[in-house]
Amino acid sequence: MAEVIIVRNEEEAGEIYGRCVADLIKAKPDAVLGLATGSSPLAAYRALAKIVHEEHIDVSKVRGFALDEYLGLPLTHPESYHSTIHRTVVEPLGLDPEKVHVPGDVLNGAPLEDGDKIAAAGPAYDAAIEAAGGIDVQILGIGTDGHIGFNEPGSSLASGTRVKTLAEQTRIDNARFFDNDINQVPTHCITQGIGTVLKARHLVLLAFGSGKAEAIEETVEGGVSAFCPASALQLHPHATIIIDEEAASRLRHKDYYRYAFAHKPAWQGI
Ligand SMILES: N[C@@H]1[C@@H](O)[C@H](O)[C@@H](COP(=O)(O)O)O[C@@H]1O
Repeated sequence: MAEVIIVRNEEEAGEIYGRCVADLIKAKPDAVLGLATGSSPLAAYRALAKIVHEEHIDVSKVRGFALDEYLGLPLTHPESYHSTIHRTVVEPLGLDPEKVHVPGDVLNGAPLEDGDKIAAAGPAYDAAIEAAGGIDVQILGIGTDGHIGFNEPGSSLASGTRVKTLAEQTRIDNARFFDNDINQVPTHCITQGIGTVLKARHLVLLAFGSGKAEAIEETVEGGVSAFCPASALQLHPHATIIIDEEAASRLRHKDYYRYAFAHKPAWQGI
């Protein structure tokens, strides 16, 4: 069972993540952070940046690996995850851009037809994560269909980084970043696999709002199933799920989660 923490709002969730990662970097200056795009982690990145600046934490050695990237977008496209990660994480935190990697970096807009290049990029990315000693803390959002990274329903729970076809629901959800025009949303992506995600030492999944309530119910209290990729977190020995009341609204055991967190010894951290 993952630990479920129910918070008042995104800021409170962000502070919990920020404190956890700031302490990690103090103890391990070359920590490896797993990074995610989407709106859910933004308050967490802001909270971490605030602590880093206030406490003068040296982040020059911190390394990062993002979860996923669209296929076919040049790195310079404002909605490429390369651009997004640099804008929302690398710059505000003051990380060394050379130490932060996004799965599509080597592809830089290569077309889907460029099979050899694209097929090699996934295993090379997993090898790079391994060579870095593995990810210490992986932050995750969740799609309304339960996807993590871009692992859509049906993804193998043992998958490594590879190319996937985006679900239509995901393209609809993400059209807001592309002038609300679904035709501009790429059809394919390269994403860390669920097996890759499960290798990180600590997973922190954030979800807010009623739109995520069903996906959170399936993730936390449903069976482990490829049809809700986030349910794979139930297999991880150290997963923390931080959600607001709306995202928690369908959980049956809310009272227990609240009770357990309120009575947790401080030394355990998250
Ligand atoms: N690939 C990303 C996911 O990593 C993210 O979790 C999801 C939810 O985004 P949001 O947090 O904006 O709801 O969006 C995209 O599909």
